[in-house]
Amino acid sequence: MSKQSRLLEEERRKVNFSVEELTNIYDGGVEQTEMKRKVEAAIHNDPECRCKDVGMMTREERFNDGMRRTIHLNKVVFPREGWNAFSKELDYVLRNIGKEFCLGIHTGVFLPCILSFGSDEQIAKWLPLGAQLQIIGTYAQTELGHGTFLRGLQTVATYDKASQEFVINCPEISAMKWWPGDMGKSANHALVMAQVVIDGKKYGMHPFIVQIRDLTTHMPLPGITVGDIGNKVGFETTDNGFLHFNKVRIPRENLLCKNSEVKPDGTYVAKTKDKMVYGSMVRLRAIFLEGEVVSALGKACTIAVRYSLVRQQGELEPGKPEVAVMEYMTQQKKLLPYVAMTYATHFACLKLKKMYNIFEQKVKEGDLSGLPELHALSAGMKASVAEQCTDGIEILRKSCGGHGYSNASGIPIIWARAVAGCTYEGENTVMYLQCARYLVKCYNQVQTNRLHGTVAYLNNMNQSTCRVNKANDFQQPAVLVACFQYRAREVIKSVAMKINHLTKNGYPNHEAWNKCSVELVNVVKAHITQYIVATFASVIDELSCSPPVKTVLLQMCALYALENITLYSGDFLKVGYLSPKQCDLALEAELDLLSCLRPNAVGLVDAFDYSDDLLQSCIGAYDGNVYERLFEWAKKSPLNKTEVHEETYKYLKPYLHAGRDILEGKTKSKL
Ligand SMILES: CCCCCCCCCCCCCCCCCCCCCCCC(=O)SCCNC(=O)CCNC(=O)[C@H](O)C(C)(C)COP(=O)(O)OP(=O)(O)OC[C@H]1O[C@@H](n2cnc3c(N)ncnc32)[C@H](O)[C@@H]1OP(=O)(O)O
Ligand SMILES: Cc1cc2nc3c(=O)[nH]c(=O)nc-3n(C[C@H](O)[C@H](O)[C@H](O)COP(=O)(O)OP(=O)(O)OC[C@H]3O[C@@H](n4cnc5c(N)ncnc54)[C@H](O)[C@@H]3O)c2cc1C
Repeated sequence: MSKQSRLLEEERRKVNFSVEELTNIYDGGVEQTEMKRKVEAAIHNDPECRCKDVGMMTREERFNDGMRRTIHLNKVVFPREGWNAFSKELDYVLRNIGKEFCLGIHTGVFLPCILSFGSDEQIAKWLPLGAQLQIIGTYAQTELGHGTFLRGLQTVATYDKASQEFVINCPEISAMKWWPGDMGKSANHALVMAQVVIDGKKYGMHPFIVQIRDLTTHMPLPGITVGDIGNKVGFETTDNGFLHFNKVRIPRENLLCKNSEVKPDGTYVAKTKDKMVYGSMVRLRAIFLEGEVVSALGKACTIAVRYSLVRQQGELEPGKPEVAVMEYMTQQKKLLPYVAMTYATHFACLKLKKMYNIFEQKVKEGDLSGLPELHALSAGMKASVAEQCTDGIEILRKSCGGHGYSNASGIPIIWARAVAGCTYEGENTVMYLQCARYLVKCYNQVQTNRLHGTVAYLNNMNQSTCRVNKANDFQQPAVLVACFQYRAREVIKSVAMKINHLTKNGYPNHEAWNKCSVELVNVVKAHITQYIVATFASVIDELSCSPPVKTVLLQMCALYALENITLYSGDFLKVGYLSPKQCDLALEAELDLLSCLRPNAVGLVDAFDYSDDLLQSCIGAYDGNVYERLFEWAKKSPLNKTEVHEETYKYLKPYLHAGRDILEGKTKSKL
């Protein structure tokens, strides 16, 4: 056993709570952990499914291998295990195949869109085909010229009454669809968002099913130009694509018509709120965060914490043996708040998912009243959680020093995929501002109406100050929740008053809004952090678990909150809730917590339960055997295939020979 493995074993002996119990809580119950492990075993024990070491593969190799694994899953594993695209196991399939799969947009977006936009008849036609990969679809909304401002989309679907067809057309280059996943090379159908035009009148964005490639040859159909958009920061196994329509005709029935319909004679019939066409985005914002972004942070934490416990460098006490870098307070401050963030954002995301599921159920009963709140919360959470987690991953990467910069650590690859979450499903700033719009409206209503749900805390607008007078008081969840609620409602109040002041002084609404938008983004950060802290505190409050696990979860909650108080102390001071002395106490409380948590560090990340296969990291594996893994990995570099690289002979040979001749005294150096 290596010295590093021994160090990690010693660390595990220090952990004072049951890691398995914490895993069960994190997963949402013992049964969930069991299901997760069953799926994990089915995938792990199948050599065709296991993750490959992707750190040295080209994009094409990763795409090809991703497709091979996806098809193996579909053809062999799903039937063998009795799973399908809608099974309750799908989340765990996703978790356990790592991120190296293809057809994610087909499975995760195209198929659910058919369900949410299609009539019963359309669902019966398209869904079985899609679920069995007999058609492969993409979600084609974003264009070269527009992604955010959907009312500005330029692809048009003009209704032709005579033939009862829609003519799909891109009137200029900026109207070309750009970015849709699985579209570049895989899809033969697309769910295309296009502006409906009937008799010259525009009816806004609507979803259509359009066949884009031939089902025999896979060649683009007439009028279609389609391909891959090229290499990106991450998402190597996804063929994000471009798609241009030149007057492509499709039958009237291909307008997915659950929400609105065009009759044969061209009569337009709206059946529900027009914003339901944005429903697929709300769904994705509410459900993808945990699996794509929080789990990425959890993996990065696992790697960085394990590595910091075995990486020994420098003396803490002069003349004494070198210490693990985790012993440095600065290192604990870099790592442990992100472990806490993983727990905090994980529980908040689970709550958001539940809220979405309840909303979906109510929609079936015709009740859409929850949409504005859900839209605001999912937009705010998507922006804030994606930003916090991906910033965290970068800090964790740097905390691993030189090895953090190598793909061998796994962290660059984890970050490259996760950071896309700040852009897709609505660019973050734009999402912050959507949530801000709702919060300002709520603030303006609170004068006359009582608020409910996630904004109920705005009902109490009384002035007060925090009572804390010693660092230890900051460990209490109620104290922390009160801090965040006070800060959030005061910053909302302040910016709402500024907007009202500007409009009273003659600024049009849109100008007042734009002038305040920097503060509005901060308002949403305050609101969402408040939501995360309050959710975490209430989850812990409702838990029945062993005292050591409860203690460590309370410490996680306090650490997440205190890190945010220290980061945003300006806000807490400005709104007058904390004094400078209390800000010092908050920092003191945070530093005390770091020392308390230090012996439990490895247990806290082991509880996330990421296998070595999923981490794909030489420095973060369970056994801590860092250096041997790094050396084995480096040997696999494609540049090491031959002892002397071909390019050396091609370019460097004359220089080498000149040097040899000089050193052997055959010629003289000219300088
Ligand atoms: C089958 C076998 C398979 C075998 C095995 C397979 C294994 C593989 C398994 C894979 C499984 C699945 C894996 C999934 C993995 C997923 C990873 C993630 C991948 C990335 C996907 C990315 C997809 C995309 O990015 S799609 C494009 C997204 N685009 C956007 O989000 C655009 C953003 N823009 C907007 O949302 C809007 O335009 C907006 C909101 C910015 C402005 O809209 P608009 O101008 O119309 O509104 P406003 O004037 O601002 O507001 C008016 C009013 O409307 C309210 N409102 C706005 N939006 C919404 C909404 N969405 N819902 C409700 N209400 C809304 C707004 O608040 C205003 O209300 P008021 O009351 O008037 O204030
Ligand atoms: C990995 C990945 C996968 C994707 N998959 C898909 C897919 O499957 N299907 C699909 O249709 N699309 C997909 N997209 C596209 C994605 O949804 C858009 O790129 C995203 O919505 C952002 O839009 P944009 O590119 O137009 O950004 P822009 O809006 O051009 O953003 C540029 C800048 O302008 C700012 N800005 C824009 N509008 C405002 C405003 N109103 N107020 C303040 N600031 C503003 C933004 O904050 C940003 O700083 C994907 C993108 C990526 C990166």
